[in-house]
Amino acid sequence: MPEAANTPPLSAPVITSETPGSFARGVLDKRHPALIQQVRDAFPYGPEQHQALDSLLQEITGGAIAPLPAGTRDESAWARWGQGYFGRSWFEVPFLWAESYFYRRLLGAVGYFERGPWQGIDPFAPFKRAELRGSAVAEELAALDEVADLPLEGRDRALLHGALWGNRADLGFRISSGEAREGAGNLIVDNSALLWRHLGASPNATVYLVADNAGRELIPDLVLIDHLLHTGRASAVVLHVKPYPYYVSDATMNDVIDNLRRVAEAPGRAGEIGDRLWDAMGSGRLAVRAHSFSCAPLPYADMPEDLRDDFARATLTIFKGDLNYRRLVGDQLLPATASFADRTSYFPGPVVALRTLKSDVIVGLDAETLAALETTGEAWRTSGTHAVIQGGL
Ligand SMILES: O=P(O)(O)OC[C@H]1O[C@](O)(CO)[C@@H](O)[C@@H]1O
Repeated sequence: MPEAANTPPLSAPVITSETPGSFARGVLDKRHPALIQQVRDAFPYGPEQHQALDSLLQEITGGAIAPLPAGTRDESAWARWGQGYFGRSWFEVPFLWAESYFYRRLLGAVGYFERGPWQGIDPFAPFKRAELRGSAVAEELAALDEVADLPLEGRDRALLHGALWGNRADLGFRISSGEAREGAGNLIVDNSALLWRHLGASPNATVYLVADNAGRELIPDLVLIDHLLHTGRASAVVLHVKPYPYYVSDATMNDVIDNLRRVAEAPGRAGEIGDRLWDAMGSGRLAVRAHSFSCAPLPYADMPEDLRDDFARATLTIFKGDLNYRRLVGDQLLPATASFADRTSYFPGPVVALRTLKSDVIVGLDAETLAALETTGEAWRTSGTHAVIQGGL
């Protein structure tokens, strides 16, 4: 098994999809082919795109990993990141790398990067759009009227939890689970008191939020951002999104615009929040970045200098979601009781992860919690029913 590169002290095997029946294997041999079909069905693609999708499907289910075509804009970056992987089976290379490269190749197959009519057409847009127009978003926006009447502590909790559990609703997850699970969920680590204390003790805080999914996750993220700005907990917020469509529903700048517009056009408190956020973008108190590393198949321990310098300016960085968590602590078979603070000690500032568990990686559990979870017999690591608010503060 490959060893982790620049990751912090504790070394552990990097996750691959080699083991039949493993979670990672299921993503590669079931979820990815199903996604190709969904994308194919969602657009009136021409023969060129259909052929490219056919050969991608063939490659991921039995072929060897091919490099990007010569002359592609990011060919050299992927040649570097994929050194030693091309020509091998998709299952035996790191899971994180294989998933990221799959999304890059899927976009390539539908002509997203090439000059032509399909350039810049987000293959996941129909799914994102449907979610944005759906009744769940409308209900969640309407519920903000009630949240507004809560005392500050209640609003803090409601809006932080809204952003946390919004992560459960991602569209990629629904490809294999049928539907994102609803319900109360289990918060197995809750460092939220530390988060609020840290912000309370930091005047003129600049909060960074590294976004995950658009729609039912990004909307509560935006609402939380407004709450931080409106209550003075933050004087500025920087929102990191993906430079191109990724992991199905990950938020891009187009999604920020669509989601913000959706909030601003809603009646009641939601509309007020949307207007304030719109103004915050205009005044620069809310800035958006789309760094290329956000779609890199690497852990944050390997982030480039300019991104490290950017995060170093944050009073607090909030990482959303499962994939960001994997990249933050390392996509490795780590002991669940390993320290979150140690695993994130390389990060140039205080971090908090808001994540529902949708893959095998987890650290920072106490032995008792872990033992109790293991006795349930549930797939608690991957079902999206459990969550953490975990801080390296
Ligand atoms: O949207 P999130 O929370 O990052 O979850 C995406 C997750 O979906 C998967 O792609 C498959 O479960 C995981 O590998 C990934 O961590």
